[in-house]
Amino acid sequence: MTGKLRLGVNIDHVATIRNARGGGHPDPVKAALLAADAGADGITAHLREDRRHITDGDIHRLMDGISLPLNLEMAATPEMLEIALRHRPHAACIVPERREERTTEGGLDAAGQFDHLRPIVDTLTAAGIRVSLFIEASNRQLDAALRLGAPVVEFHTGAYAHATGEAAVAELRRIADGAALAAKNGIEPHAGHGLTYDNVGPIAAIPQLAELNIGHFLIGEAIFDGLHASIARMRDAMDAAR
Ligand SMILES: CC(=O)[C@@H](O)[C@H](O)COP(=O)(O)O
Ligand SMILES: NCC(=O)COP(=O)(O)O
Repeated sequence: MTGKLRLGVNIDHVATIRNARGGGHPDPVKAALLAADAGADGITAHLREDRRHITDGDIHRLMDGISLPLNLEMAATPEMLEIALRHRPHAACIVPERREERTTEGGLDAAGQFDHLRPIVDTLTAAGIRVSLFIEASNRQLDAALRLGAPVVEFHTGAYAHATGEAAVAELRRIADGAALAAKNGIEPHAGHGLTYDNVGPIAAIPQLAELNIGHFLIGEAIFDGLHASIARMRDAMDAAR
């Protein structure tokens, strides 16, 4: 795969801060508009079943108010499918979800949930929504993504982000091998979760990757440097690795 590595900015944690007080500030839509100005190529938002950060109203306002493509992260449930079909975002990334989890702890078991996922992927695709599956970079999950007809996979980089030394090298290799296999089979590989200025370089250097989705770290750094600066610095770190 060639071309620029796209940066999708995940704005969930702007909503986390807003929801801590229950009002309207800070507004994730304002963050999305600023992200576009700072060099983002897309906006990612995860409408969790428990609505702990992004809300239904946010999705509505994002669809109305931003010009960048929206990547809606969603669990594979009838409720989320109905919401995706109502709003028709550019892309829908199907993610695993557990209410008790602090964050998305691992990839979707696309192989194990094949029969459950198939009609959801088919319905989203028929509606013109680009389907992505948030999976671990493994042959088994990629094979399932291929059989499901998903045009995109996003590799969960959380294990890489938390690993050090040899373990980080092994995780990086796993993602690089997965990206090569995906591209060879006509699937566009993306990656994200837990990426920072310090660990993004080796991931951004994987030539087949077309997009990185990054959120928590950028919103955290915005406290110190501002959101425009944190996004622009991440953009630079990604470009420097290519
Ligand atoms: C699926 C995923 O990785 C993102 O949605 C991101 O991590 C959002 O934050 P939480 O997982 O903390 O809700
Ligand atoms: N899909 C990953 C994502 O959108 C951002 O994850 P994180 O940077 O918030 O960990």
